[in-house]
Amino acid sequence: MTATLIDGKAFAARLRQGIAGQVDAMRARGITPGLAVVLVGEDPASQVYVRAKGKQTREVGMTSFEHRLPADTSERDLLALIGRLNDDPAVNGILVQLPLPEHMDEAAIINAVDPAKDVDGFHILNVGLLATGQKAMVPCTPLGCLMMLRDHLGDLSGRRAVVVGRSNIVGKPMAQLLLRDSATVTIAHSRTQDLPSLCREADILVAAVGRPGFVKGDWIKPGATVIDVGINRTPDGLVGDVDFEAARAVAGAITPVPGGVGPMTIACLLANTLTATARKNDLPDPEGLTP
Ligand SMILES: NC(=O)C1=CN([C@@H]2O[C@H](COP(=O)(O)OP(=O)(O)OC[C@H]3O[C@@H](n4cnc5c(N)ncnc54)[C@H](OP(=O)(O)O)[C@@H]3O)[C@@H](O)[C@H]2O)C=CC1
Ligand SMILES: Nc1nc(=O)c2c([nH]1)NC[C@@H]1CN(c3ccc(C(=O)N[C@@H](CCC(=O)O)C(=O)O)cc3)C=[N+]21
Ligand SMILES: [Mg+2]
Repeated sequence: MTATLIDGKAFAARLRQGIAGQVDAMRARGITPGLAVVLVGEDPASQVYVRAKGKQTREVGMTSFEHRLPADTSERDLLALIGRLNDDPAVNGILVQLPLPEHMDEAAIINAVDPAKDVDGFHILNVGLLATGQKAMVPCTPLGCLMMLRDHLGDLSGRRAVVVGRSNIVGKPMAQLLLRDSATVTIAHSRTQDLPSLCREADILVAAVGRPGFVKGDWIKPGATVIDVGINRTPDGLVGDVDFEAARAVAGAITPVPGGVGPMTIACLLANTLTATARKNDLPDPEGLTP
């Protein structure tokens, strides 16, 4: 038996279609959602993402604002731009592309974004709201993973989940979302002992490590659902954090790289922009786009 492929690319396309319909309905009432993306520096991978985000923002009928700043921009100038975007009524969502250049205080920048416009869900207020089960802006990558898991598995309650990676942008919020859905969650990291045995207990295995093919086929419980968040550029092309060919022979279902989590991340960014716009205008949260 080989694993079912969870087609994130197709899932994301359906999600965007639903979002486009809701944007049309908002525009009929005179509201056009706007997303501002800020890119500091010339990192080639970041430029690819920012271009894809701008294109898809326009395709669903939202306004895209793009700000490209040189790598040597001062923190003060970046904070001033964020201040202007916070005050701009045409901007409903703000994303500052990470990583930022070395000389910037990443936390200070993230926490300068108006939490109501923080479509990345990285602001400490949103982190705290998520952790305490209150209405938050939820980080896009974990939100996309959750949508695929629910779609494939239905109810997640009582399932054993292992999240490999504890970053603020993927691992930790992923664990929070799984916990909210009543999974039994373990977070693993570089100091975890006997990671292969731990992974073998997982009904749901999420890999967010940043090392090509790190999770081996024999770490996977037969029939498990495997979500591969990793994006690694290698001489053989773009690969995930899971040894895909070995894993698909054991797993019940798996997300491919490319075409899995990545496209869902961008679709969820648009979903969060729609949610932020709805909340700003005292409209109910859009159906199916919040956890
Ligand atoms: N598809 C998408 O939309 C997105 C993909 N990504 C990709 O996901 C991956 C992870 O991203 P991100 O969370 O930002 O990465 P970070 O580098 O911030 O975090 C990596 C995590 O992996 C852990 N780790 C590293 N080595 C090991 C090891 N040998 N054993 C166990 N754990 C280990 C680290 O542990 P420790 O904390 O102990 O150092 C850390 O918690 C990357 O490939 C990134 O490109 C990221 C965001 C979005
Ligand atoms: N503030 C901020 N928010 C982010 O959400 C954010 C960020 N900074 N910095 C970088 C990471 C990474 N990330 C990806 C988004 C889409 C794909 C994606 O669409 N990937 C395609 C392949 C595209 C390619 O060729 O690279 C796929 O997996 O099929 C990948 C990675 C968002 N991130
Ligand atoms: Mg990181």
